[in-house]
Amino acid sequence: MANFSDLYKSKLTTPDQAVSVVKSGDWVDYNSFTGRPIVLDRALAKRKDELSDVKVRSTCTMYGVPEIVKVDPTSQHFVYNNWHFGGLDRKLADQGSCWYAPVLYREVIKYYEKHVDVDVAFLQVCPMDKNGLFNLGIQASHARAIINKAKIVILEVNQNMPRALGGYNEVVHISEVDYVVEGDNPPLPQIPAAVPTDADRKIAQYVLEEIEDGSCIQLGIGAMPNVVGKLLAESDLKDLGAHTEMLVDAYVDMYESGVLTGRKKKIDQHKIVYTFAMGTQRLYDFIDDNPICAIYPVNYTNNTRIIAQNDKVMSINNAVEIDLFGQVNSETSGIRQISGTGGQLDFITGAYESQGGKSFICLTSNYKDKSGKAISRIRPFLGNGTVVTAPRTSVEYVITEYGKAIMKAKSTWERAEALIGIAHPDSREELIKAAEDMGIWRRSNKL
Ligand SMILES: CC(=O)SCCNC(=O)CCNC(=O)[C@H](O)C(C)(C)COP(=O)(O)OP(=O)(O)OC[C@H]1O[C@@H](n2cnc3c(N)ncnc32)[C@H](O)[C@@H]1OP(=O)(O)O
Ligand SMILES: CCCC(=O)O
Repeated sequence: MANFSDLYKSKLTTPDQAVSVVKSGDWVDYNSFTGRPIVLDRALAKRKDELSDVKVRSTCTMYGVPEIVKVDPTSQHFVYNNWHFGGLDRKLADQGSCWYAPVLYREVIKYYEKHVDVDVAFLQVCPMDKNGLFNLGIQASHARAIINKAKIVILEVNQNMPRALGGYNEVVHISEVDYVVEGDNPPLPQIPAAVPTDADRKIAQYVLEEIEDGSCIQLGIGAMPNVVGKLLAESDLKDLGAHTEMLVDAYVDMYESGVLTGRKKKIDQHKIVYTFAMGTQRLYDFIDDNPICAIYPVNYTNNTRIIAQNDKVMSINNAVEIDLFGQVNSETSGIRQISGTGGQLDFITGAYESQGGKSFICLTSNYKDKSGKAISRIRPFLGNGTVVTAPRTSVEYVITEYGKAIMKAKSTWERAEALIGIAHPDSREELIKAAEDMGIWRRSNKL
């Protein structure tokens, strides 16, 4: 067997040397989520005064504010773009240091193939193995597409990155890489599940009523889908499966309690399929070298035709608000980008196409703003500048702590009635009045 350590040594360099390849005007990709570079980012930031118009692109910033943003918050030298906003990104965008790039997540690999230039790629990865392979860690997502498109590929090794088994496209070979740097080995960011409220629990209970033995579960981003996962773990359901975009701690609960076996899956039987993971060390330890988990690129996990090959796919996602037409916004507050389209529409569509599948948009009836004022998440119509994440034609179940409403096959007045029926009781009268004004209320409506 070839010995790859000489090749490794020939490519091993310092972060300062490695980032010297970046030129003004370049597009630099930072890998997504926990794969974003740390020492390479720091070294690039040090070159601020000699560089201009360097565009950096990433997905959902973790490990704190990138150094290129810290040294250049007004984007005079580095322009920081993001395919998906987490809590940090929306704050950076508020201050003009980060720009959102809309993405239908299942398509992002095609964007790289067709529309995106990558001059230099920085990826945080696992150490090289005896076969000369670096595992890309817990974000297969579009990492391979970044590598394929990049003119120069630079890896930053982190000994704490879990080794995520595939699937496919979960590794890169030393021969495909230009430079390697050994990083600071930071521990991975810890994202514990949010503490559920009583309303979250009620919503989760409504979802649970719809789930049968053998269902295949997708949990979305945000607090509530995790609560559903916890309740599933405590249920007496049998032989659940997992095919999801994001892997979270709740899947470990389900696996360890024995409810999740993957035995009834039609594809990837017995495997927990995902494209990126975010959670606590318990999740990262579970994934590490565990053949039960299979990481795939996002154009596999989020491909609606792949999703639909499993039966009884249950897609459980959160939203910011919904209007009386059934249009769902899960990513903005007016013109403020909070999150992203991500894979929500992919799973809503794939679940509906799955035999026996269902998709659930779950949201509390009210949102409390910073002053503590309750604002209904069920609104007459979406406000100016608000983005539609899931069009009304795609939405199936909508669940609040006041019940369930089905949107599919319903006319406008039926939708209005069903949604007002699960709105907070304090908002119902106002919503009925609005529905009347909008011409989507009938005298015979039952509320
Ligand atoms: C991942 C998969 O497997 S696939 C599909 C999943 N992906 C998606 O669904 C993408 C879009 N969805 C999401 O990103 C999330 O589900 C969200 C944003 C809807 C909810 O996520 P959570 O983390 O529970 O949201 P949270 O309640 O913390 O609110 C996030 C921000 O939005 C703000 N916000 C939430 N609701 C509203 C509202 N109705 N009006 C105004 N602002 C609001 C909050 O104040 C907070 O902003 P802040 O950090 O500045 O205080
Ligand atoms: C990057 C996509 C994350 C999500 O789907 O929410």
